[in-house]
Amino acid sequence: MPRSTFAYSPRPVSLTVYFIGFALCLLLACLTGILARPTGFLSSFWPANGVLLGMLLRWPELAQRTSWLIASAVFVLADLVTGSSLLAAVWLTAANLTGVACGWWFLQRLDTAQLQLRQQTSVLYLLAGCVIAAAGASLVGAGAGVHLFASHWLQSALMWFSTELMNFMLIVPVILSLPECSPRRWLSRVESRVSWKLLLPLLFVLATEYAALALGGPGAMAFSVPALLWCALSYSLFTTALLGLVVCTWKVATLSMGIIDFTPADVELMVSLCFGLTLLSMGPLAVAGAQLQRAEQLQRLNRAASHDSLTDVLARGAFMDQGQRLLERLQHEGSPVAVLMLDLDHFKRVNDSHGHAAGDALLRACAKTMLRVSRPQDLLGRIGGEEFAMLLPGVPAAAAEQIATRICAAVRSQRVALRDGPVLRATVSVGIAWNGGGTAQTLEELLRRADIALYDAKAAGRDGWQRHHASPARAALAAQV
Ligand SMILES: Nc1nc2c(ncn2[C@@H]2O[C@H](COP(=O)(O)OP(=O)(O)OP(=O)(O)O)[C@@H](O)[C@H]2O)c(=O)[nH]1
Repeated sequence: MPRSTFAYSPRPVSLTVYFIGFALCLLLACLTGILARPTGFLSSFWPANGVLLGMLLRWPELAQRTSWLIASAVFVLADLVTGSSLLAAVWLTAANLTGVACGWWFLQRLDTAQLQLRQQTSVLYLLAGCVIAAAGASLVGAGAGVHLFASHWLQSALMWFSTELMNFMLIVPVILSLPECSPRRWLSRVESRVSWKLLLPLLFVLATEYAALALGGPGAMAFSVPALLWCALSYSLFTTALLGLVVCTWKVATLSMGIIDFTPADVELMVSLCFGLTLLSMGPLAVAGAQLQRAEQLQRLNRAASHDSLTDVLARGAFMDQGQRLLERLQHEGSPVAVLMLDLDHFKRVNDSHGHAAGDALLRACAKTMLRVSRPQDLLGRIGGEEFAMLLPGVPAAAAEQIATRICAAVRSQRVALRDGPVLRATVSVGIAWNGGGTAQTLEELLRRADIALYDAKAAGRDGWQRHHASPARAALAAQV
């Protein structure tokens, strides 16, 4: 099955089913274009080329001979069944596929981030690819216009170029930005976010389109620009691209009803409209792409700030913040909680005998092991050099002891092979502080108790755990530490 360069791939299906789906999508796109075609002339809205180019870029493994053969057959068949002659069907298909091949040749060279429109220059590269695609289609297709529809070559070439450019620029981004999750998950995500506030940009688009229709005139084309930019700032890249497609198609549809005749008679108006809509679609796409890039950079920055760079578990500050918040929620619910202090045994010897880099490798491996044996809801942080802390929500005391036993066993059995030969082993000592949910304690207090228990575990010979039992004497000691 074709694999996507993007994170989301649909459930595995057989290759035949995949190609049938591919052919049906293309057929549907061809029929939409043919039905929108004015009698006796070419269609100004021809989505099939954009759909084909988008699919080949989105699922690169589709770009193989079988797909091109399927696409040729579907394009010719769609023309034939809707009344075109064989010559017209073959010529038009040759023009369409030449355009797609030219666009694919250029755009498939871009890296994934550019193709996903997540870079500042992505829209410009996309425009360049679509210009190349439209030029390829118009060079082959202009002759068809002359021969089949008796139009002038330059007029025909200009009409091919401008309509193809608009179609590619409107459709390819929708396919490239398709959500990287299953359609059902996407819908439920949208449903969970829907609110009146979020609907405002969409309502603004509707209002501006209504105003454009009511007032008309040359300026009406730009009425929806601020609304589409607001959408780009509020919605995902996919929703923005989809809205751009819908709004521009709507403009073509309303203008073709008596204002612009999509035939050689109105070639200048038509070319101007297509170029205008192409440029109109670029602004919101560029803004949505920049927003996405900024959000991803912020996410990376937040992660770098909250995670320890060596072990990739929570850094001390983030562990204290998140842990305290979690603890307050658990105490509010009256749930039990355990805090573990975990300290690697004789770690100094590792550094002294094998060097600091070997110590780092062992620290990384131990953190990974602790994460592996912990539960998804547990919080693990690196508190100091070779010292970690873990917060276990909702555990009875016995379960906390079992988890500590599991961690000790997992670290004990772990082996870290160094590049130059030696294999490192480690053991860990664990101190446990448990709170049954009856009394309020801060994370600082629980960590202090766990630290006292850790001290006991070290004194008891290491590679094991001890639990802190609160007693007046111990409480006084805890207060002093
Ligand atoms: N490689 C490496 N070593 C570190 C790092 N942070 C702290 N250490 C070392 O960890 C060692 C901790 O030593 P000690 O506090 O004496 O503890 P220990 O040798 O583990 O002995 P016990 O805790 O008593 O079992 C020191 O040698 C630190 O230099 C780090 O990020 N990387």
